[in-house]
Amino acid sequence: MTTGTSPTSPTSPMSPLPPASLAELEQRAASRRDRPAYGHDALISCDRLVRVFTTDGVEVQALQGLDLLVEEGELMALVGASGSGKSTLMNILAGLDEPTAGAAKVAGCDLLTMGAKERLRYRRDVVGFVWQQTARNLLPYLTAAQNVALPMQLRGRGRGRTARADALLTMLKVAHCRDRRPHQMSGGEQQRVAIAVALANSPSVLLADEPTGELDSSTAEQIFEAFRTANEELGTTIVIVTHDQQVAGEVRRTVAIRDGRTSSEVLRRTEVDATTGQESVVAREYAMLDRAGRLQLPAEYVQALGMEHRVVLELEQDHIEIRPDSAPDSTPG
Ligand SMILES: Nc1ncnc2c1ncn2[C@@H]1O[C@H](COP(=O)(O)OP(=O)(O)OP(=O)(O)O)[C@@H](O)[C@H]1O
Repeated sequence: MTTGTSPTSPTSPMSPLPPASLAELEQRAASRRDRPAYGHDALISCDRLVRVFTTDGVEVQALQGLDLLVEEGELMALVGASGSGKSTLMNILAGLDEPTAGAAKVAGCDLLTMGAKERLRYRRDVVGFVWQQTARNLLPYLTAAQNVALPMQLRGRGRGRTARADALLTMLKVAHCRDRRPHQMSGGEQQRVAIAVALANSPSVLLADEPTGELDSSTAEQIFEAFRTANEELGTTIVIVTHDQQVAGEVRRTVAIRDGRTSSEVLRRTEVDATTGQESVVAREYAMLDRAGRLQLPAEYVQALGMEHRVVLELEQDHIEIRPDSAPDSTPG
C-alpha cells in the first residue's frame, strides 16, 4: 500500500516518529500491560483464529485470522458464501474441532487448551447445538419428551427432568408433540424440539448451523420465533449461521464472513422519529477493522473502481480516503 501524503507530512501514517525516551517506552509498555485483554468481557471471543486443513498434501486455510466477539445475551447471525468458513467456526465453537492457531474462549473455557474430559463437559454443559438436518438432532426411537430429558440424564440430573422437558416443550410451542417420535412430527416441530434438546442443560451458548435450511419460509419464521423466545426468556446467547435473508434481517447484528475472516457487520437499531414518535428499524453496514488494522473492502466497491494490488490512502481530518493507484508503473512485476 502507498500513502498519498508526503512521507514527511505530520498527518501521514508513514511519517517517522521522533525517538521515544526510555521513560516513555516504559510508560507505554506499562499502559499496555494494564489494558484489559482483548474480549475480556465477551462471552465468545475469537482472536486471530486460524484453521488449516491438509488433505493429500494440499492446505486449505478455512479460517485465516478470524476475530469475533459476542456479548452475553446476544442473538446474532453469521452469514457468508459457501466455503467462507462458517461451519468450520461453528465446529470449533461447539468443541467438535480444534483450531490450528489463535485463541478462542467461550464462557471462560479456553478451546485451545481443553483436555478430553473438559471438552466433554464443555459440549454437555456449556454449548447446545442445532444442526440443519432435522434427523441429526433427535433420536428416532425416543419421543420428544424423552429426547429433551436425555441430555439431563447423561449429565446425572435425577429429579425434575420430566418437568423441565415439559416446560421447554411448552415454551417452544411443541407441548402437543410430547409423546410423539420424530417421524410423527413436521420438520418445523422437529426443529423446535431440537432447540428444546439443545437448551436442556441450560447452556451459556446455543449454536445453530443453518437451522431453517430444510424448511419453507413460514416454518422458518416459527423456528426463528423459537430462538427469539429462548433468547428473551432464558437469556441464552444464540449464534445462528444462515443463508436465510429473512432470519438475518430479524436479528440486531449480522456478521459476514469472507475468506475465513469477519469482513462486515450489519447493526439494526430501533430509532424513534422525533416529530411523529414513530419507531423504525434502521440498518447500517460496517466494515470490520481487525486487530492488525486490516480491512476487507466489499468486492463490489473494489471492482467498481478497478482497484488491484495497491491503493492510495490519505488520512483526512475525520476519515481515510482510499483511491485506485493511477501511477503508470502500478502493476508489479
Ligand atoms: N474437513 C475438511 N477437510 C478439508 N477441507 C475442509 C474441511 N472442512 C472444511 N474445509 C474447507 O474449508 C473451507 C471452509 O469450509 P466451511 O465448511 O467452513 O465453509 P462454509 O462457509 O460453512 O460453507 P457452506 O455454506 O457451504 O457450508 C472450504 O474451502 C472447505 O472446502
